[in-house]
Amino acid sequence: MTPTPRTTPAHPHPSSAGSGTLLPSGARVFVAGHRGLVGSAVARRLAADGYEVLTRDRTALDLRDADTTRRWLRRIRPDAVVLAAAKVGGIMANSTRPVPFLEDNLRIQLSVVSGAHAAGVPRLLFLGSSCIYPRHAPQPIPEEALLTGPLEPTNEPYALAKIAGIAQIRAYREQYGASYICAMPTNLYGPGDNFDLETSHVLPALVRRLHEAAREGAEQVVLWGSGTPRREFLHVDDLARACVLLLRDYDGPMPVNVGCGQDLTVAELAATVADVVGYRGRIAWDPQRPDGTPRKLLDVSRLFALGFRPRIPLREGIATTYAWWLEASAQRTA
Ligand SMILES: NC(=O)C1=CN([C@@H]2O[C@H](COP(=O)(O)OP(=O)(O)OC[C@H]3O[C@@H](n4cnc5c(N)ncnc54)[C@H](OP(=O)(O)O)[C@@H]3O)[C@@H](O)[C@H]2O)C=CC1
Ligand SMILES: C[C@H]1O[C@H](OP(=O)(O)OP(=O)(O)OC[C@H]2O[C@@H](n3cnc4c(=O)[nH]c(N)nc43)[C@H](O)[C@@H]2O)[C@@H](O)[C@@H](O)C1=O
Repeated sequence: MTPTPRTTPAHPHPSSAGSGTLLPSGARVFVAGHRGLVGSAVARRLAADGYEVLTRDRTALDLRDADTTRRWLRRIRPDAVVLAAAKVGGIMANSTRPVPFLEDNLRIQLSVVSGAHAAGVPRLLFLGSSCIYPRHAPQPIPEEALLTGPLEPTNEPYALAKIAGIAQIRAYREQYGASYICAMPTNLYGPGDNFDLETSHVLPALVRRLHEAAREGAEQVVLWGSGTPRREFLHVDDLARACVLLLRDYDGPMPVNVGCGQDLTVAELAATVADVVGYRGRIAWDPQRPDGTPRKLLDVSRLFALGFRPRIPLREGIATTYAWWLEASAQRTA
């Protein structure tokens, strides 16, 4: 397991960092959403790179509450904020229960970004998602495709909230000259992912379904949709490296896509997962379940020009995520 991040309770701000880089060494960074897939990985990466990670549990700080969030940020006055707190879910959760995907995300973004500005936080990274791009965007999808066509209906409320977040960041840059930036990650996975079959994304769902099918000796497992949609998957530890790179080196108005530059069909993903978990039965498809967007491959030229390269190949990442989930499940039932 990767080491637990060093965390610090609220305390007065010692000084502004003020070296030549956009995220000076040892800077104090508030990671919003530190218990989630992305937030926990970013917190681990920052701590490993010598930054001081500040966190606050949701029970003590509901980020939808703008007053409390502003007070908290004024109290701790971090050097930077990573906004990785959000209402997140897979295709079924998004399409059947869209309200919190729109409302919670709008409220969290309003609270955290305006609160950070009010507290004089000089640097902020907002995490969007590749679903902000039009359903029929050119592939691979360049950042310039934003707002050039209709969205994918299965996650339109979530995507609109994220697009509002991008507009908010741009507005703070334009009106106040804030060094606030946006990253648009592709589909992510890794340790800490959500394995709940109704609310999760496809990769953890397939790990769990095919593991259970293998354990039960099932002859067939039925997965959602047609298996033909194409998706790009990035390990969350690679995403975390990209986030730290952007915080250190990037200060532009364009969102930056974060992906690995390669995609595969859901059927190909299922075959890889089946191989990892040892499932040898048949895989069937349920056309009553939605496919979602036909293809979502990000153009990662902008990020790669900054020097980023992913390090964790998909099969290896699936194997380590599977091992993490088996261990976490065993601990829960012990
Ligand atoms: N997962 C993916 O495939 C992708 C994710 N992203 C983006 O990355 C970001 C993080 O996603 P991910 O880590 O997967 O999501 P998770 O669901 O794993 O984590 C979300 C985090 O947000 C916290 N949170 C949610 N609502 C509140 C609230 N009202 N107050 C305080 N904290 C709250 C949760 O707290 P708690 O744990 O206490 O519930 C949790 O720690 C999101 O912005 C998402 O859009 C982008 C592309 C793909
Ligand atoms: C990251 C991104 O994630 C979401 O978009 P999505 O990529 O379409 O979501 P997904 O990972 O849940 O599904 C990908 C594909 O996989 C198929 N599929 C097969 N079998 C299972 C299955 O068992 N579970 C799930 N969830 N999907 C399955 C499924 O039918 C679909 O074709 C957005 O809502 C939004 O939140 C967002 O930004």
